Amino acid sequence: MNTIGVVLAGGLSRRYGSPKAFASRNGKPYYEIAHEAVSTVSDEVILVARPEFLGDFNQDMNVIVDEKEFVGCGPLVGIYSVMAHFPAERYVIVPCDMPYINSDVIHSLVASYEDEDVLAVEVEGIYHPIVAIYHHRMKDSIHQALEHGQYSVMKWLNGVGVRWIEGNELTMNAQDVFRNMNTPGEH
Ligand SMILES: Nc1nc2c(ncn2[C@@H]2O[C@H](COP(=O)(O)OP(=O)(O)OP(=O)(O)O)[C@@H](O)[C@H]2O)c(=O)[nH]1
Repeated sequence: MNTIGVVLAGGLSRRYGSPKAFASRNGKPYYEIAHEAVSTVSDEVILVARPEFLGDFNQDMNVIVDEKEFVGCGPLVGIYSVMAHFPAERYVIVPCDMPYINSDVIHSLVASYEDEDVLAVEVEGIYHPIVAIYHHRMKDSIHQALEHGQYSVMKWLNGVGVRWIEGNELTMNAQDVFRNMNTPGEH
């Protein structure tokens, strides 16, 4: 099955105060941690970033920007932008602000995928709609949502076949592994 890894890094990081993709844990930038987590299950990994930071990423990586008409309108745009330019059967999505994410847990997620429209992670009632696998058949539905100014991933997911998988089934440390950083104080 043809699989593309997607690292979402096109947010504004307003709460964090500086671009989260370039924050680091043990000397490694968050975006590299995310890239590593998805790379072993993917034929190719694409980062979707803001235009002003394109030159700041590892130049060996494949970095694109959001579709022009929807730049910065949220994670759904990043996912759509990759689907539009890189055809594959499924897309393994991770955000760039989860510094404890790792390839073991992403392997378990991929092993649990059963051709759903979307398979996404939930940890004890906290939903992570962008730690997920999206099938390519969702492309047109996402595009329609964006055209209607419907940018909320959770709202869009209400209308499609999503299966939520409990993070504790994927790892013993789900609370840590799926923790995302919104402010610098959360480390
Ligand atoms: N490609 C793309 N990624 C996005 C966009 N908005 C958010 N993301 C990514 O989605 C993930 C979650 O983003 P949030 O933390 O909700 O938003 P943020 O803009 O980064 O941060 P705030 O400004 O504090 O809300 C991060 O990996 C972001 O980089 C967008 O418009 N385009």
